Amino acid sequence: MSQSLNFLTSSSPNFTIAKQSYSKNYVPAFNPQFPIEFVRKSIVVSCSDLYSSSSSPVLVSSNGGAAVPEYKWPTPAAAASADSSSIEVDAVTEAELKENGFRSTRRTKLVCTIGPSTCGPEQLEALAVGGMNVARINMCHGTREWHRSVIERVRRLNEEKGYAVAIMMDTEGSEIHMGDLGGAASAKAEDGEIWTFTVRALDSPLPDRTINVNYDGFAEDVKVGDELLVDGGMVRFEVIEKIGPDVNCRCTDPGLLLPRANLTFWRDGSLVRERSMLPTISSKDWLDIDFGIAEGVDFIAISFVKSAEVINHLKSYIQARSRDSDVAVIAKIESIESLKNLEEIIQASDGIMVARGDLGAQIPLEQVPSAQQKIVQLCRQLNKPVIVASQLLESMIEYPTPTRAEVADVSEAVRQRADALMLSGESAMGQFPEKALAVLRSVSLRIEKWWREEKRHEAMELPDIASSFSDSISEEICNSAAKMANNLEVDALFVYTTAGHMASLLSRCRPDCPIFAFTTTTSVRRRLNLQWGLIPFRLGFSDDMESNLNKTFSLLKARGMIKSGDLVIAVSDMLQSIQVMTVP
Ligand SMILES: Nc1ncnc2c1ncn2[C@@H]1O[C@H](COP(=O)(O)OP(=O)(O)O)[C@@H](O)[C@H]1O
Ligand SMILES: C=C(OP(=O)(O)O)C(=O)O
Ligand SMILES: [K+]
Ligand SMILES: [Mg+2]
Repeated sequence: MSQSLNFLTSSSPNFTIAKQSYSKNYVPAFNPQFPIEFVRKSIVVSCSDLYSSSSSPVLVSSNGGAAVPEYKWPTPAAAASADSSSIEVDAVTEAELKENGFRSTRRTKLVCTIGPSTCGPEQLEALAVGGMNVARINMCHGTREWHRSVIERVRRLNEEKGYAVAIMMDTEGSEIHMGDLGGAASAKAEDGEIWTFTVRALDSPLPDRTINVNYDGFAEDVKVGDELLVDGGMVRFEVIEKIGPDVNCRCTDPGLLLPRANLTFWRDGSLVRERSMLPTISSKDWLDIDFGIAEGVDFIAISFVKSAEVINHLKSYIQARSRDSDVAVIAKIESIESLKNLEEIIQASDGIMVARGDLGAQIPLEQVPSAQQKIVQLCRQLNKPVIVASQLLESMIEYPTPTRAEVADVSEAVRQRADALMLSGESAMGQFPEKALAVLRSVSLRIEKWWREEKRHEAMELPDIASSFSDSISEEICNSAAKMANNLEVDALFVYTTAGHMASLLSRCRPDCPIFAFTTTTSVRRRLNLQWGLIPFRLGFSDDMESNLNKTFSLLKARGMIKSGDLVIAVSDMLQSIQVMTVP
């Protein structure tokens, strides 16, 4: 037998990697003369030479005799900016690791919609301090100049304070919505009142009880007797007459009309979907997408996705427009069509948002929870990050404490192990954005800890998703590493990843310990910040794992984020290797 293991020997306070032949110098893991500490410290399995001659590989990280997949070195600009002697992490993560240890870090990521309540530099910083991982801007509202200033402020925060807050731009989509109420913050519709919904371009001030509608076909498409729902039913009207471009409606369920609120109309108990003829990405959306690419946003979320085709189309557009930057595409599941084509949409996208606001206006409300569960589960199986969005803490727009029901809803999304939770109005225009974020944070921490301690997480069947042999190796390594991490109760998983793929494969396993993801570029670091359990660091590293680990240990130890004796499993996507070790 000429199998060989890449073995770590503890020849010094540090360690060196020595290749030893399996047959000659193999040290059995359970040799009683061999202290378990050493075994823990020293299992390295790397792949290159094991596979070709092996009939019974032990712990294999193999490339099947093929060349190790080409390691794509960072572009010179990125490499130059990744100072080799430093590690980039924000002060909040650092303090969390120092004070509470690895285990208690939050695994569920938090997305905040930025609006008038949170667009100031101090407010944005308060959200970053409070745990915001992704800032979302909604192109439904505000001007491009406004959005640009928010992007600049977030970027400055990242540069000056070491945060990795990613930016998600959410497109408006071809939805039908009301105008902006001539500048009013809201308007009250009372029972029995007659309101006019019109497609005429009216200058403000609007006549009393008149609402603009953005969709030119509106007056043609609705019929007398249809039910008109504002924001999925927050206010309801019945269509009583049509006069040219004006549609007169009687209010049947009173409530508050908010600027640009979404409109749907229903006939004989079913949603009318004339607008399914509308394009998913409108001409305004394309301009916004150009804006997002030019501004270098990290994610573009597409509203009212119907099929995978539009996602593929957008992804090739992005690739053609921005050769070196990498904008990820998030598909929002908020229509009946998107539920029908769920799997192909998830496959095509880089991530998914369960957009419960509009979804709840398109399917019966009582079907939303099961749809959410199904989407979250499928996303994890297909290894795509998933965000649960809308109304998680809706009452906190006005009140400083959530309802019990809202806390239960947040808990359920955390229990389902969604990658991220999102605030909408709570952070965009609510009175208590920081408190709402604090509720998401504390509920996430509590539920994660509770389920970990009780070992209540059901094992999820994770199908093989690799499309090449090399991907299969990465997948097997990550599945094994996560399992080992749980069984050995290690303190952390370390992953050295260039494009982030190995990090996401580890995250997919939802291990008990946190995952420190080291990557060379700031853009990958920001993108990883959406994924469950990943603590992304920027670090310059090479394909020499020994020196990577030495460097990481000393940098993290110097800053008090790890300590001697901590047990770590490290994997890397350059070598496709896996190592178990105690921090020297
Ligand atoms: N950029 C913005 N400017 C002004 N108001 C905003 C902005 N972004 C969000 N909002 C407010 O926050 C509310 C909730 O945000 P969101 O859920 O993203 O939008 P929507 O309600 O249109 O789906 C919006 O209805 C709007 O009132
Ligand atoms: C997140 C959603 O989309 P938007 O806020 O853009 O309507 C939703 O509908 O839940
Ligand atoms: K939107
Ligand atoms: Mg929506």
